Amino acid sequence: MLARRRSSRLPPNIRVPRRQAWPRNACVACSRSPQAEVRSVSDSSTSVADTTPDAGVAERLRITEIFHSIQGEADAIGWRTVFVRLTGCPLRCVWCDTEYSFYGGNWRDIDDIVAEVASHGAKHVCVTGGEPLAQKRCQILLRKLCDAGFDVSLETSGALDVSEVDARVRKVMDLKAPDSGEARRNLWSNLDHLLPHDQVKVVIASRADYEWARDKVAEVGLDRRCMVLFSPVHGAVQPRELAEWIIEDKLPVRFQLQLHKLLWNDEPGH
Ligand SMILES: Nc1nc2[nH]cc(C(=O)O)c2c(=O)[nH]1
Ligand code: SF4
Ligand SMILES: [Mg+2]
Repeated sequence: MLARRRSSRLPPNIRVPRRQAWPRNACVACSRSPQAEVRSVSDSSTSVADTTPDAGVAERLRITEIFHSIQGEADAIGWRTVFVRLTGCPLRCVWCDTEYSFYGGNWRDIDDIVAEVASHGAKHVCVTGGEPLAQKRCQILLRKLCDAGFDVSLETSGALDVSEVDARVRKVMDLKAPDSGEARRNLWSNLDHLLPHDQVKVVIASRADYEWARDKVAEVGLDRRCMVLFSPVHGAVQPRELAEWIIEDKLPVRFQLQLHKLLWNDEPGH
């Protein structure tokens, strides 16, 4: 259907409010909170705004959801895990499966988040998004979760600097392949901050993505730094096809399927 011209049948003195148009890379986590001042943060690959609380105001984060499930990915797959999904992402991967985390969410005190996580009685916590590092205070949450004794992992896009992430956190860092539409955002200097317990994940949407990822692993010696995971995009690459490419090329990478999609068919909250 063709779009109707706005307000064509309204009297001239009545104005229809424009729908808010979000810039492609806008990030809701970056929008102003009532008690916070906005600070611009930029690095070589991206530019996002962050919020810094006024003195005396509790440290807060914008949160889309907290839920208790089974870890569906990476090294801790299968463990009962509490997920803390932070709101906002400055990227727009073509195949993103969590677009609902781009906007909305609620401001939550970091200490309340830690208490809610603890209430589930799970050892593992996964901080995800969105892009959790788009909110600078994510670093405080990660530190407090580690201090509280949790086994903490962080799902991050690889586009934002990970050098300040607490060394106790297991980083699960994406390397964006060309078909994601966001490969230019890969912050290659992040590779220097990977620890042996971290993981690099490449989500593969085509044979071209696969060859790109295979060549990158060899070029930068990725498998010597940490575990490398190759994961097919649901509906774009047959899992068996990707598995057979990996076998054929004898790659030093770990094939993975998202367990939670098999169990819960990608419903939010799982
Ligand atoms: N069960 C489950 N495991 C996950 N591992 C990483 C997830 C994510 O959304 O980052 C995720 C998720 O959303 N659900
Ligand atoms: S970085 Fe993650 S949350 Fe952001 S658009 Fe890409 S897949 Fe979605
Ligand atoms: Mg998910």
